[in-house]
Amino acid sequence: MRLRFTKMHGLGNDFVVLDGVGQAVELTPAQLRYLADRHFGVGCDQILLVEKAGRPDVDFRYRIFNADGGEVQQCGNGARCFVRFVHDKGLTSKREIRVETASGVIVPRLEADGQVTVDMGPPRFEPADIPFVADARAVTYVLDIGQPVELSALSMGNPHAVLETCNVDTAPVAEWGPLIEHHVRFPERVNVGFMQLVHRRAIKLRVFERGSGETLACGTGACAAAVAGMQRGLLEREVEVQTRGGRLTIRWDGEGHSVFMTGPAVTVFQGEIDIP
Ligand SMILES: N[C@@H](CCC[C@H](N)C(=O)O)C(=O)O
Repeated sequence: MRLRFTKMHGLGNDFVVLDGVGQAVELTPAQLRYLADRHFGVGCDQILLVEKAGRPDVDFRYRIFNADGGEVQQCGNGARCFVRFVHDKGLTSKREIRVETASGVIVPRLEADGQVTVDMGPPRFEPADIPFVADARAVTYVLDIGQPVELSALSMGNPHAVLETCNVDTAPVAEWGPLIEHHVRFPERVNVGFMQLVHRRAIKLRVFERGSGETLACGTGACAAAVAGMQRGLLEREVEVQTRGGRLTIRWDGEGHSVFMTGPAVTVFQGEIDIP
């Protein structure tokens, strides 16, 4: 099967984006892993598949697959690239787009300066909604990974654990990331964020992503870390999140409100690939 693709990134979190409107795309997990492979395929953290809307109240549907071939519910940097992609391909001229994802409708908007703001919907904290095994909802939990670690647990449509660290550069991302990702108390696994407080309006963040490993940036991870910091009383309502790939602005007005994420989306190149 030969497929046209576009390589994109949001702050270095990179994507192979497939137009499922203009071409038929049906890929097995092994074929998705091949596409994502940095040596044998194109190489990316996630694959995004843009499809026609499946219902009348949305403009498109988009699906997200991690580098390990697993389909997931949400992707913040991907949502910004999705908007850039449908505009560049002439699939829509709307600046504000309603898009169906596996975890509900999100509403990204292309700004005049080329940045994209995404209404990511409200965060969810009930353990069953994350999902996370706990007796009751709490601001932080203690998880045993051979030693006790304190973390926030929440859903941005996908599951996130957020730990506070005094220095992201020396945080044990590669060691603790997989232990927490696969911990029995996260039955669908989890994305693991390591957040360093810079001041009340800025944090530094590294994220070990479920199904992809550490990425240069994670949009939903940035939303989750900002919300966790606000819930802990450490942050104001709007914060700058400094990732290894660049900066995002996150705004959240509190429980029941949507999280808004603003940042760039970049097209790198386009091509065709034969998939065995
Ligand atoms: N990079 C993404 C998140 C992609 C999905 C995640 N790895 C998961 O498994 O939930 C982002 O920018 O949010």
